[in-house]
Amino acid sequence: MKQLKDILYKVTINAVAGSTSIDYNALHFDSRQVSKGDVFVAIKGTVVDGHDFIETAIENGATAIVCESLPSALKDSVTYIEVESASQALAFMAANFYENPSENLQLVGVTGTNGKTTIVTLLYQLFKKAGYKVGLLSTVKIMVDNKEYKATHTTPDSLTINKYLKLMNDEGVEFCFMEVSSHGIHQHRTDGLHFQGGIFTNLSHDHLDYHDTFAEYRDVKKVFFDQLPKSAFALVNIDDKNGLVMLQNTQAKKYTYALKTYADYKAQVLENELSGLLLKLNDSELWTKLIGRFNAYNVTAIYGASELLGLEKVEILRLISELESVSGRFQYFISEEKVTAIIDYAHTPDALKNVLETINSIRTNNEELITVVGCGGDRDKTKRPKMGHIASALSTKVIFTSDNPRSEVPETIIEDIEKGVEPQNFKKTMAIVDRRQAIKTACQLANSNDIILIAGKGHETYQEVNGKRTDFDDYKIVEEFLKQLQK
Ligand SMILES: CC(=O)N[C@H]1[C@@H](OP(=O)(O)OP(=O)(O)OC[C@H]2O[C@@H](n3ccc(=O)[nH]c3=O)[C@H](O)[C@@H]2O)O[C@H](CO)[C@@H](O)[C@@H]1O[C@H](C)C(=O)N[C@@H](C)C(=O)N[C@H](CCC(=O)O)C(=O)O
Ligand SMILES: Nc1ncnc2c1ncn2[C@@H]1O[C@H](COP(=O)(O)OP(=O)(O)OP(=O)(O)O)[C@@H](O)[C@H]1O
Ligand SMILES: N[C@H](CCC[C@H](N)C(=O)O)C(=O)O
Ligand SMILES: [Mg+2]
Repeated sequence: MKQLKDILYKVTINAVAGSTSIDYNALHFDSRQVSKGDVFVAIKGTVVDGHDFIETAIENGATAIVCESLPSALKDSVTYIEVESASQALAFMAANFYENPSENLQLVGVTGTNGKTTIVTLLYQLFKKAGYKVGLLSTVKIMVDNKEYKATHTTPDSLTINKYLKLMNDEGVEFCFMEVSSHGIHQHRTDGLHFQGGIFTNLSHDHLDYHDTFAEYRDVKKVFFDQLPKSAFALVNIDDKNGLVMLQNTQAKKYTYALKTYADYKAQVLENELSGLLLKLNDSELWTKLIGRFNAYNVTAIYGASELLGLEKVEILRLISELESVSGRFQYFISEEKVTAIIDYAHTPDALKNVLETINSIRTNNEELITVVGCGGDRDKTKRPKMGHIASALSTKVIFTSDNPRSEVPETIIEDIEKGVEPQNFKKTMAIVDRRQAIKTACQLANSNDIILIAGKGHETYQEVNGKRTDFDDYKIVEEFLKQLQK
């Protein structure tokens, strides 16, 4: 068994009390999981401070403590290690503990406000189709080649990431695609990982509850690129004004993609239909089942990354045309009454705007576009009026409803959303707190050829109210009501 000193490799240590030449069992950052002989890493969180649980961890059997400030009274039987950053230390220790699994596969991280899940899932699909064993760490699920695991975060904690990467090593996985969220970067969840590539999608309003300013949110994303090694590639969307910012200080090889400006990977939308997109990508034409201009960006990023990872151009084009849409991302069906229902995970102002603009560019304008949308509780409040404005300006009818109110009062969230509705659009809107009722009403209002957009929850199969999750699936519910109303 490895000793404590072995997993401290690369950790910036300020002080040590006790011996690091000791055996240990497991590594934990939650005192409640600690048992005899474990190492406890005390992390300052957003709610509590892990340092307050050092005593409990020792009572539970911890024989080593990693922390940012040593407790005033030290126990002889325990080794204390004072580090600069406990969450960063945890990331390096987790990587060492699992024997640096990221070095044994080609790991690509995707960051940006929107498009991460779409890109990593499609890259996973594409490399599977190309015959490789592939891993995926995403908001929707974790895949160790064909084996599926439940995802709890977009970017899990560093112990969890390394645990799955190790499983991928054991399974012979050659490529892994992972989402890198701004929370993940800020909390050092991805430190200590060896990336072969990084992709930047775009930056727009989100998480301004967690990051104080937009500039801070941007700079956190940039840290991911600053940390990429020379051997990696950095592929960024330069139609986004922050694309070049990401490249400013990176050592990685720099590549760009765009629809509007000259770039290494340049696409042009030739056709944009409900059945898919026809693109000109560099010199080739390419058909994809993915819908909407924003997906032209995603496809271009996928094309670029696949080429940078060594696949042949012709093969990439063929495989892209076979890709299926990602669960809850512009997923749609047409009922027997010819009502189109679209389920989309748009939960930011920019995503909602893109999806509505896409629908408006496809529809003939004789139909109604009925949008059902809400905003999450305990999340960025400033995006609520913006989403209210966008939904009401770009739809013909809007039903504001609940989307995971969490600990907040649902009516208050809806009031925040309504603050963004301009007077001329108010008549188009109504509020129905119960999401199921809201979807039902949308179905009752819809006539043949009308379009219903249900935004915000995408693949989610629950509604979270006061910390309790109950089953809820937008797709199934709208399908059920449209069938019922047909009879
Ligand atoms: C705001 C946030 O990101 N919180 C994450 C953070 O928790 P925290 O800072 O609140 O932790 P805390 O409760 O203050 O506890 C601090 C430390 O004390 C420890 N503790 C606590 C209690 C105790 O009895 N003993 C003990 O040791 C905790 O284990 C922790 O290490 O660290 C935890 C462990 O890694 C995460 O599970 C938790 O994610 C929460 C559940 C969460 O909702 N996160 C969301 C916002 C999130 O991370 N989202 C991003 C992406 C979103 C996007 O892209 O749109 C994601 O990557 O999923
Ligand atoms: N490249 C893109 N640009 C803008 N909007 C996009 C793009 N790709 C997808 N979207 C929109 O954003 C929504 C979320 O997409 P996706 O799940 O891929 O993003 P994400 O970055 O993984 O989000 P999260 O931060 O929740 O993990 C989609 O349902 C779609 O409405
Ligand atoms: N990763 C995002 C997802 C938001 C999805 C939306 N349905 C909500 O619950 O707010 C978050 O945790 O902020
Ligand atoms: Mg995601």
